[in-house]
Amino acid sequence: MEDNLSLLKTTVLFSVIGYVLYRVVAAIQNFRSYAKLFNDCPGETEFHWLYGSLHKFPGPNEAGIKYDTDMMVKRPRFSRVWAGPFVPVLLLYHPDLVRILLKSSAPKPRGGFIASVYEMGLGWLGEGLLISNGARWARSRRLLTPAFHFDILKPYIHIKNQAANILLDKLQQISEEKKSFDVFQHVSLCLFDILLQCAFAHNSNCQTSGENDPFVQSVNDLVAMWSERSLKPWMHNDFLYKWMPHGRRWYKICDFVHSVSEELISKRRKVLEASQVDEKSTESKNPDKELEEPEKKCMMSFVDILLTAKDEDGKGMTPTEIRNEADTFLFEGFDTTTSALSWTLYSMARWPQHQKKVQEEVDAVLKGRSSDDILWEDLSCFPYTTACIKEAMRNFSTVPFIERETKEDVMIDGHNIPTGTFVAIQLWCLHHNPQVWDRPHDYIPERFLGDNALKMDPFQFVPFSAGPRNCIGQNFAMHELKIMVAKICHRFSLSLDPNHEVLRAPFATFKAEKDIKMFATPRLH
Ligand code: HEM
Repeated sequence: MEDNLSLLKTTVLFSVIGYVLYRVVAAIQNFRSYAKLFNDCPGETEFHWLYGSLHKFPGPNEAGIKYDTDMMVKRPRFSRVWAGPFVPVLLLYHPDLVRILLKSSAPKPRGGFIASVYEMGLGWLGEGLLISNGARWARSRRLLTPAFHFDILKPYIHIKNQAANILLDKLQQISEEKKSFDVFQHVSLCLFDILLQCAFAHNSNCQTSGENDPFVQSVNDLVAMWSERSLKPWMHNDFLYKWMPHGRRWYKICDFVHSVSEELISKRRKVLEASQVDEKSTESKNPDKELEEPEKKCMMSFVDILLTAKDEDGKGMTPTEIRNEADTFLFEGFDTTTSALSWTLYSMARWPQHQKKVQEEVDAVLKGRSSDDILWEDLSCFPYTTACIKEAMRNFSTVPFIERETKEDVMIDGHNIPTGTFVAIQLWCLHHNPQVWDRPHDYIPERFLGDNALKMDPFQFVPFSAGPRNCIGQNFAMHELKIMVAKICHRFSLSLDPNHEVLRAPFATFKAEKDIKMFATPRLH
């Protein structure tokens, strides 16, 4: 009896060991054919057992730009790298391939073996439009689209002009002191000021209170910490990150920023409720009142739209959904536009021949006016200025890369790439690909004018991405950029501070390592 029992135990033990061995060998074989599939793709040949090819990337600095450029010049369509020992990543550089991913509904990578850059923002932005996928994203996109309709954007033009005027006054004062100014620093405060007014109808005066404003400071800290974390693989796992000093600080700042957003949203909710009560009482006294005050009704903040949005079933957004979208609006709308505007101003100062043409264009539009405020109708009268902005957004690609995950098997230049593969669309490389652009490293705004622009492949220049997940705020951003560039170049001539070296730093948005410094000299009109 005992013999039988021990025979049974031994048989079970060997079966279990045999099964485990079988699974291990099968997994190794599977991984080898998976690895072969990716190793057959053009890409990095050096492989480190722990880092894969990650250790070869010098970082978001000038050396990193050179590394990316060399990779792209060697393989102008796409490259494969290994993010650690097990995760292959495809880097796309060519419009033909970028088109495949952007036109599809390939989601943002979530829940994979390595954390995507989007997931690292979850603690702050939650399941807002930028990070969410699938049905949740589609519902938010549907509800938010009306917030970017021209009727809503049009009244914002006053806010943008006013905020620009404060910046102009500050530059005037600095110029009288014969000093240069820090471009990113001043521009970001101005654009933050605009966003707080457009998003929350909140006048923060942050341009005068400066970076000491705790909300501004916290949002800046979150942006910097997010970038820093994305570069440190040991911080990627969220469970471990929460216990690290960096992670504890991140979540503490998120709590603070959430509390400020919630307070601003709740104030707005009260104002809306009060105005509805008001409207009802005045309507009963004067039924035509609504027709008398169209402008007042038009000026809606982004949060107002969120608070009143309803889907087909008449269901509105929850308080957390509203906060996530408002925070997303703030983050997406301020960091990106700060980069685009700062590099456009840099381009104006660095290549004065183009600055001169912008000044001539703006002078002609504003000729004979008592104010240099830009009107809604003016926005279509700045083709050269717009070309300069676009060329700056190409040459200093505002968002240097975006990430996707293949949702189904996809053919990339004859390689059958399986579902679930991590793909980085390298916008900076796409915008500098010598197979696509003539003199890619030169600043030539004329590329975006007339026939040159018409000949472009629609996926060759995609600073706002393209396809179903393109930037919902692109018109808002372009209006803001045109107003700011037109007003600054109308009032001042810009020149770089010769004592300051400008070093490019392509983080999640394109930055300058130690800011950009320039002089603003008042023009005589
Ligand atoms: C120059 C300024 C801007 C640039 C270059 C820019 C660029 C982009 C890019 C490349 C994406 C795609 C991101 C991805 O696929 O991961 C995106 C998405 C998005 N952007 Fe912008 N953006 C700018 C301004 C704005 C502004 C002003 C807002 C809002 C006020 C905004 C809101 C958003 C949102 C909510 C998304 C997510 C859209 C979705 O997935 O449906 N952006 N933007």
